[in-house]
Amino acid sequence: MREYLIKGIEKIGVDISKESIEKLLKYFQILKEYNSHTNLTAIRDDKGIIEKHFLDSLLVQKNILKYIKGNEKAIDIGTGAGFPGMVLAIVNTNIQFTLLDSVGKKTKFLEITKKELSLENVEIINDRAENYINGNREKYDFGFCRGVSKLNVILEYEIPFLKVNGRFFPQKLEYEEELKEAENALKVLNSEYIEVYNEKLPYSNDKRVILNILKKSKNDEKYPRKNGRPLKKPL
Ligand SMILES: C[S@@+](CC[C@H](N)C(=O)[O-])C[C@H]1O[C@@H](n2cnc3c(N)ncnc32)[C@H](O)[C@@H]1O
Repeated sequence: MREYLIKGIEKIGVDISKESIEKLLKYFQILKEYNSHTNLTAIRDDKGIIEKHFLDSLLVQKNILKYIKGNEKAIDIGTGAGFPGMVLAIVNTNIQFTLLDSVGKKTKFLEITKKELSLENVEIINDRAENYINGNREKYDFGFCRGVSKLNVILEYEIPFLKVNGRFFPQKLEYEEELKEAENALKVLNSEYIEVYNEKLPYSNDKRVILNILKKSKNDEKYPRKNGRPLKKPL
């Protein structure tokens, strides 16, 4: 899988150090082994895991590079088995990452991976976004989120964690409809849609999009609402 990953990285056109590539490959091995006894991802074939998880996360890397100065704080909400957050943490050792997920078996796997790879820039939190916000409001420069829910829901999870002028980069398969539905959420959360990055996975050419959303001013502390409200009754 080494060649498949390296070729994919070349096709995307993103610069990844040799050391990070070794860590990505080790992460891939740990994930495969763990997934053989504990269900973390439905994608089980090697090439599928590399392309749909690892390379997909690196599409984000390509598009956020221009915003990285070093020493930023980033949060990935609903990170699951670590996508995109763990991949981004491996390739950006100068950014402090919080990987958040409400499911204990996923955060346990992430703890093992963090230890095996000696990742000092990663903290793993087993909690829901609606609870973890206490004490962590407006602390992060970058927010990430893939596959958790529709845009109007994840905006409410993510934006309150961001500093003013922080950016949220959600990944989607398509976005027009969701963006329209999220008009009110953007307004209520004092945020603005800036642009979209239209990407393709490097081997299958499947379409992927990454949105760039800017937080413009502070949020009312009532967001995110508790008791599953963001999902049950989106803004
Ligand atoms: C479909 S998985 C996606 C995982 C990963 N981001 C990926 O793309 O492979 C969604 C994850 O979001 C987590 N999740 C959903 N709502 C959440 C919330 N409010 N707070 C924290 N985690 C949440 C779930 O536990 C699950 O692991």
